[in-house]
Amino acid sequence: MTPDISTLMLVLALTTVISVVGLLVASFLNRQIVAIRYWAGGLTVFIPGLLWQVFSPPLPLWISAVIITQAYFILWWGTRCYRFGQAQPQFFKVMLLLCLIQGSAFFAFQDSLRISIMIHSAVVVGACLVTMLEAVLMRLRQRALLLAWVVLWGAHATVYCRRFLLYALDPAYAEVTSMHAASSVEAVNYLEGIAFIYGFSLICFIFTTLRLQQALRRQATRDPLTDLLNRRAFEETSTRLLAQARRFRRPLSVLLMDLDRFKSINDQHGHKAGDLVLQAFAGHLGRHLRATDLSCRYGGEEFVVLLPDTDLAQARELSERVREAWQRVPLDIGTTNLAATVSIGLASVAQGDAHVLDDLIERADHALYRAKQLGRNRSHVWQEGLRLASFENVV
Ligand SMILES: Nc1nc2c(ncn2[C@@H]2O[C@H](COP(=O)(O)OP(=O)(O)OP(=O)(O)O)[C@@H](O)[C@H]2O)c(=O)[nH]1
Repeated sequence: MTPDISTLMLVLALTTVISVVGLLVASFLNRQIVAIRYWAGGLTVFIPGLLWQVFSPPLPLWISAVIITQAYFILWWGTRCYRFGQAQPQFFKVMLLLCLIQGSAFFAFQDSLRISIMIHSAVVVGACLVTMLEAVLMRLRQRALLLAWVVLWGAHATVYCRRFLLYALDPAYAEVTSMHAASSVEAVNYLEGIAFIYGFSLICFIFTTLRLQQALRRQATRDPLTDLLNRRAFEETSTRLLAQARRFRRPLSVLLMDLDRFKSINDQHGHKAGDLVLQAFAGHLGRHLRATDLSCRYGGEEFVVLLPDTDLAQARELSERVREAWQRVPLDIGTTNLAATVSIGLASVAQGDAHVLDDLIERADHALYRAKQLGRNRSHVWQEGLRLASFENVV
């Protein structure tokens, strides 16, 4: 028994309305997630397209095809925004362009339902493939979610591919003049469409929750100004790395860095300029460190770097590279260009009985204090007692 096409169209439209309401509420509650706005918007655009189908004729069917294919475009664009984590430019331009191209094609072939359906099916298959590809390019760690997305869009593409082939090759569909006349193939499409809309909105909710979790984790572990680790996250990871270094007798060093005369930068150029300098220094660190090193904004203008598998000599070398290069980094603060310097204190686990992270950092702090005393813009290694050695003297 083949279900009545008009009933299926209405059920699909109602399913879409229910999903749209859910997604609109979710997008209102999670305004920072741009993608869900597009997903909600895309599904919303399906509704007039589907209703148009229900009430045509007398309405021309080709307009419904244009509306529905735009809805797929918006869903893809939402997925793209999700991949990049922000709104993507040129949305309306691309949409207008596609609208014109597809609209012209549908308009030109409006007298042949067969050709119109073939074009529509081919566009949907293309949309499914690019939307699937976006998720693959995201390199999601949640394999099950990726699989669910690929299966959902893959099934949708398969159904439309079958539709395309039937209309292209099967003589039974060559002369059809209404969807009701081809109800056996159209019924499958509508039934799958209902499952697709439910599945799609469910996965959108999961994607949104995942992004919110990631944002929360980031907020809990990162300094918002520099995006380096915050102190708590740094201490948690460093404590583990220090224990491993001791257990496997591996070298490990710590650099404590403090920007010189930072107060005067703030006083002369303003707090905003000071913030830019802090961000520039964080970027500078990122360019000099390995992926396995940990860097953290430890306090106001103080930074700490933990270097696993790095002995004192290598740490010295790196410290000097960072310090030397920093004084040459041009800091473009509004209308002025200024140069800043940094003082660095070093300590290493190889230097005796620093058993806990606090001990190591305290030693690096003593060395840093000495570097400041000796005139700033220099690196200093912690040594027992007063035997503090300056290995670089820079004016
Ligand atoms: N712009 C900005 N300034 C900050 C921030 N956190 C701390 N500061 C400022 O950093 C300055 C630190 O000044 P001091 O501790 O006197 O040190 P300094 O001027 O760098 O001098 P030395 O360390 O002795 O070379 C203070 O003026 C703080 O207000 C921040 O997030 N943004």
